This record gives sequence, C-alpha cells and structure tokens, in this order.
Amino acid sequence: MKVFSKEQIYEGDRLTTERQNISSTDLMERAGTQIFNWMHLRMQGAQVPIHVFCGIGNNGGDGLVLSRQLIIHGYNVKTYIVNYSETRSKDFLINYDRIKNTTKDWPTVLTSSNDFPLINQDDIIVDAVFGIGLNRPPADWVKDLFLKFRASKSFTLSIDIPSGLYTDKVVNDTEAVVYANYTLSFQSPKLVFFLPNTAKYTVQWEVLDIGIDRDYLIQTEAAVELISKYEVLPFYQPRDKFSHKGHFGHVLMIGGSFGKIGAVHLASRSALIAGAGMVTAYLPTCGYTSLQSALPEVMVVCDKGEKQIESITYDFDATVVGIGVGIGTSEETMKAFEAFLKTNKRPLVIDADAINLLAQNKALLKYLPVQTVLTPHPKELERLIGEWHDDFDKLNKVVEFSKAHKVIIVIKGAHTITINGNKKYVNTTGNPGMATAGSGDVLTGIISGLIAQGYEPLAATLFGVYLHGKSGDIAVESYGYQSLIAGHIIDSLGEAYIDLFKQPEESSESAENDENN
Ligand SMILES: NC(=O)C1=CN([C@@H]2O[C@H](COP(=O)(O)OP(=O)(O)OC[C@H]3O[C@@H](n4cnc5c(N)ncnc54)[C@H](O)[C@@H]3O)[C@@H](O)[C@H]2O)[C@@H](O)CC1
Ligand SMILES: Nc1ncnc2c1ncn2[C@@H]1O[C@H](COP(=O)(O)OP(=O)(O)O)[C@@H](O)[C@H]1O
Ligand SMILES: [K+]
Repeated sequence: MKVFSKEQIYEGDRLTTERQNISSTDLMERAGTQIFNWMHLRMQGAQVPIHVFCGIGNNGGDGLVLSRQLIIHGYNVKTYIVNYSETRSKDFLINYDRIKNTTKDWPTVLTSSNDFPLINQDDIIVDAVFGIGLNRPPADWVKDLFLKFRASKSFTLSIDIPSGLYTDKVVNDTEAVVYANYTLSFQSPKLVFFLPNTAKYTVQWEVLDIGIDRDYLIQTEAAVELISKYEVLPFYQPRDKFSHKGHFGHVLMIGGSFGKIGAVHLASRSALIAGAGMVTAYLPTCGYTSLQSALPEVMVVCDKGEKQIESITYDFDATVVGIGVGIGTSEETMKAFEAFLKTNKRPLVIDADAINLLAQNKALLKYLPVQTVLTPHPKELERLIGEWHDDFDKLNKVVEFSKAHKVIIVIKGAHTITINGNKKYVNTTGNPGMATAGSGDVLTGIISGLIAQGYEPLAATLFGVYLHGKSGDIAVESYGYQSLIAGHIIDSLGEAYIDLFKQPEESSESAENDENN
C-alpha cells in the first residue's frame, strides 16, 4: 500500500473532485459519512455520550459531517468547535450551516480552557481538531484540551491523523498531541504511524476508502510503501517440478568467534529453511564440531584461526555471501574482512559486527557490490551513519547513505524500514516477542537464502523482512511474547510461506493495524 505525502493527498483530493465532477463539499460528505458508517456498524445506536471536537479547517469539517449524521441517526452527540483561529475553511462553514439546520442543539464554541466540557471515562471522544494541515504547534489552551482528552481515559477516535501530529516531522512537545485509541485515516496511512518517535500516538489505525480517483492512486509514485502480504506475493517464485538443489543457489555464511558460534548456526539454518539449495558455514575452527553436530544439512569450512576469523579463503563458488554474525571486531578479523571485500564479486548481506567493522573503516564501503544489503539494529546504524536528532533526520541520513554507496539498508525495529535510494519500505509484520537474542541473525539467513534462490537483492530483502516478521507472528501464538526465541522464528518459516496462499481475511482496499498484534 502506498503511503502518500501530504502534498500528494491534497492533489488526489483536488483531482478527484475534477475528474468525478463533484465539489470538495461532496468529498467531505463522503469522508464524514465513511466515519459515521464505521461507528454506526460498531455502535448500533448505543446511547453512549459521543463528544465530537471539530477544528475550523477541513478536518473539523469532516467532524461536523459525522456529528450531523450521528444526530440524524439518534445518537447521543455533543459537538464542539475548537476555535483556534478565525480563518475557517469554506467546507467547514458549509457544514457548520448544515448542522445548525439539522438540530437546535448547536455546536458549543470553545475558545479557552474555561469552556471545556465534562468528559466521563465511558464517553467517546472524536478528535477532528487538526488534520494533515497542522503547520505550527497548537495554542496552549488547545494543548490543554488534548491533555484533558488523555486524563479522561475515554476511548478516543481520531479522524485522519491524531491532532497535533505532523505528516513530515516529529513533534517537540509530546503533550501537544492527541493519544488516539484508533485513527481512521483517509486515502493512505501516514508515515508517522510507523516511526518509533510518533507511532505511540495511535494504538490502531485503519484506512477508509473515500473514492479517490483510481488512476491517480495507481499512477502516483509514492516515496513510502507499506509492505504486507499483497505486496510480497508477486515476488514469490514457485518451484519447477524438475528443479534440483543446484537451482536454488549456495549460501556462504561467514561469521562466528569463540562463544558466538550460535549466531552462525542460526543464520545458516535460516538460509536453508528459507529455501537455499546449499549452505556452507565459514567459521573459526572452534566452531566446527558444534555446527556439524547440530546442523547435518549444512557444510562447514574452517578458518585457520582457532577462536576468530583471520583469513577468509574457500575454494567453491558461492551464489551469495552473508557475513558478520558473531564475527567480532578484532584486528585480525578486520584484516581478513578487508582482504575478503577487495576480492569478493558475489552479492553480500552484511550484518552485526561486519557493520561495525565497516563503521570503523569507512574506506571499505567502496568495495561493496551494488545492492549490498546491510541489516543494522539501531546501535549499529548509529555507528555507521552517526547520531540523528529524530526519526525523520535518521531516514534522511540513511537515504543519503544508501544513495552514496548504492546499498540497501534495513533499519531494524518494530516497523523495520528498508531504504533503497529515495524509496522507503515499511514492514507490517513482527511483534515484541522478537526482541530476543539472535532474531537478527535469523533475518540475515533468510535474506541470504532468498538471494541464493534468485531473488533480486531488494525483493529478497522486502520478502525476507516480511517472512521473518510473519514467522515471529506465527511463533508468538504458541510461545507468547516472553518465551519466543530466535529458533522458534526459524521453525515457523515454513508456515509463513504457506500463509502467503491462505485466503485473505480482509479486502486489500482497507488495511487494519494493531500495534499489539
Ligand atoms: N482526500 C482527503 O484526504 C480528504 C481530506 N479531508 C480532510 O481535510 C483535512 C485537511 O484539512 P485542512 O487542510 O483544512 O487542514 P486542517 O483541518 O488540518 O487544519 C486547519 C487549518 O488550521 C491552520 N492551522 C494549522 N496549524 C495551526 C495551528 N497550530 N494553530 C492554528 N491554526 C493552524 C491551517 O492553516 C489549516 O488551514 C484532512 O486531514 C482530512 O481530515 C476531507 O475533508 C476530504 C478528503
Ligand atoms: N518490538 C519488536 N517488534 C517487531 N520486531 C522486532 C521487535 N524487536 C525486535 N524485532 C526484530 O527482531 C530483530 C532483532 O535484530 P537484532 O537486534 O539484530 O538481534 P540480534 O543481534 O540479537 O540477532 C530485527 O529484525 C527486529 O526488526
Ligand atoms: K484529527
């Protein structure tokens, strides 16, 4: 699913009115009515007090349409105008008139904290104060209103975006934002729903289809894409009946040091279970027996070093090389890594300490093949690109790094974001149970295993990140968040593949996301 920028959303809006020959007021009617339908379906006329807080722009206009529909259908509604400015939008004013013509119970105009109504915990708050048009911090009394929402502990439904959030930057004052239980977003989810600094402002979100021009949606290139099953399915490569292991490539997994052989074990096993035809683990000698005993399907080549890798030499042709898990950052290993990079011609997946080695010696970056995949966790990323002020600064820095070195960067986290040049891909699978030792090693193995089978590095990365998270989601059903370990993610990989072809449970037109699932 495309994640459009604010400018693209406004343009989609404008083009829709033009191509469908409708007014912007009609489009607002659709938007507000969609919100009403969503609530009506769930509430079925229940007389829970609903407080609808409307700003004076088009987000407020949506709120007024919703209020009017709720009133017409007999709901227990109170409508407020949060009058933070006298510059009211045209469609707000039209809907202000319409609601006044519908009911004698006119909206209450709020201009300061003294006007705030009583809100009980069991009431519902609808937040239509600011939409994507926010361009400066809200006034202090509006912030106080947001604090009152929070203090009430009422269920809060935000329209389009939690008020106070920007679409393209973080907020400095974390209290000047609505904390939504649910956000109903028009046309496309907003990038801020997925970033560590801002995702906390909505527990769940859903996109409502308001009939934006289809051609515009299809033809417009978005800088950000949300990756779910529908996006990865086209990558899937079915197997030919007469295929043999030679068709699915040979992964060379280089890593390990004394006490960290397990990382290579996890990555090699993942590569095999992701479907690689063959996997060879390249280790210091101390790892030989344990790896051969634990993984009979994996071949082993030993380095001359007993406890660490000291010179990387092997005499077969690997399809792809995964390097870095458990490898350490000793001087000898740095030398071996440098010599390896200078001669290697194969696609690379670089993780963990190999990223730290690159960060220590940035001159080596020029030896990385185009489309090398780097999979840093936040600390490794910081060593590589330096500190960042906030999530947007981080994304910009990674985009620049990706373009400068022609590499794919996987920013691991709750919503892993893959960056390839200007393009950002936000993953939707995974859960906090995966915050456990070795789960990153598993990802390295999966991506390497996919590249071995012939997936292009970018497809392998997006598909691999998706499958890794999906395996975690499947595994957590059996083990729970606390007891999930990296090995369980590998064990669920087969089910994650099978799940790709299960019947969809929801239409591709609407996406639903629950941060806790
Ligand atoms: N296709 C779509 O996405 C549609 C969007 N609509 C709604 O329109 C919204 C955008 O509407 P607007 O552009 O009117 O913007 P908002 O309703 O978000 O903001 C209202 C106005 O307040 C001003 N403003 C911004 N920050 C302020 C601050 N801190 N203090 C005082 N004033 C401030 C802005 O200049 C803006 O004109 C969307 O979020 C959505 O809810 C719908 O009505 C129809 C379809
Ligand atoms: N809260 C979370 N939600 C979803 N995925 C997570 C979460 N925490 C960690 N992960 C995933 O688990 C993996 C952890 O990788 P990493 O930190 O490198 O682990 P390790 O170094 O122990 O192998 C990443 O793919 C990350 O996206
Ligand atoms: K809002």
